[in-house]
Amino acid sequence: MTVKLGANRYGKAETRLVQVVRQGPVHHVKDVSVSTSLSGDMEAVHLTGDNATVLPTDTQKNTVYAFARRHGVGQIEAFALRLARHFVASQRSIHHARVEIEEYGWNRTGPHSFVRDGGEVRTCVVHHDEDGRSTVVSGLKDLVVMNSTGSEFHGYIVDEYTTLEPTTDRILATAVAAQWRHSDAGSDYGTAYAEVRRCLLDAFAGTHSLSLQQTLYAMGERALTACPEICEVRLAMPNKHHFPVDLSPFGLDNDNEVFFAADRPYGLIEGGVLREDAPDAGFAWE
Ligand SMILES: O=c1[nH]c(=O)c2[nH]c(=O)[nH]c2[nH]1
Repeated sequence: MTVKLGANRYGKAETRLVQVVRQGPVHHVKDVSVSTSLSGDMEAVHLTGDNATVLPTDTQKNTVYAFARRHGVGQIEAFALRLARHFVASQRSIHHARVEIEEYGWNRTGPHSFVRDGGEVRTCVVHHDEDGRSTVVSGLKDLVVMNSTGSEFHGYIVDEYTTLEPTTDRILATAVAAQWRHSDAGSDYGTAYAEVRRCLLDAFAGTHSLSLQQTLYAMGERALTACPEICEVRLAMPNKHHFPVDLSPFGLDNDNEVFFAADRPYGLIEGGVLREDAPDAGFAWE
């Protein structure tokens, strides 16, 4: 039997970095989790254990901390690009770097005091290769939203296993995970983030929904319409089902007032919206 090495990459996952930037008595915090992943000339290490081309994952972690000190973190996309470009430029054996960052927000409650910002997490995934190509995908996850009305679901296939009752008034709740691809690496990432987030929330609230799929498309479309610098949006949204409780055993009616919030199973609605002329994604989504 002959076998060969397949696709591979390696790196340090989830390096947790908190940076306190002091402006006199006023402090600013950046709280991130950085995952680096490198690939290149890695035949020997896998086949014979020769580590000569391997930049240790421990070094990758140290680079994250050193770069935070040297350059600051700033916008996570820019920090990720700086790291990815460094790994590829500094090591001949490294041909491609992928850097993923999650950022946890803190809201100020005093000059040096903060409270964690809801559950929402800002994300990015960047790639950089030895040919100088860079891609940037920004995102957010765990943005939990609910409409207490304005959502219907009916007209679906009914077969011998269907028990779901059609509804013209239900709760629509989800935890939005959204990612958007920038046409070029070099956008104003912070402004785009705020704008896309606002579009997602506005479209979720403002769409009279006949399905979560329809709402998903409206959210992606709104973001693309408002943000010229992005060319593709991908969304994953669990349908957090809320079932009206049958209170008739207790002699009570229930006109869409008391619900059982189920946590599983949940519908999972995923989809992308992209410009007709979106440039080729290349490795952006890998
Ligand atoms: O918005 C919805 N889309 C579905 O595809 C679906 N399927 C289901 O059971 N409920 C729902 N709701």
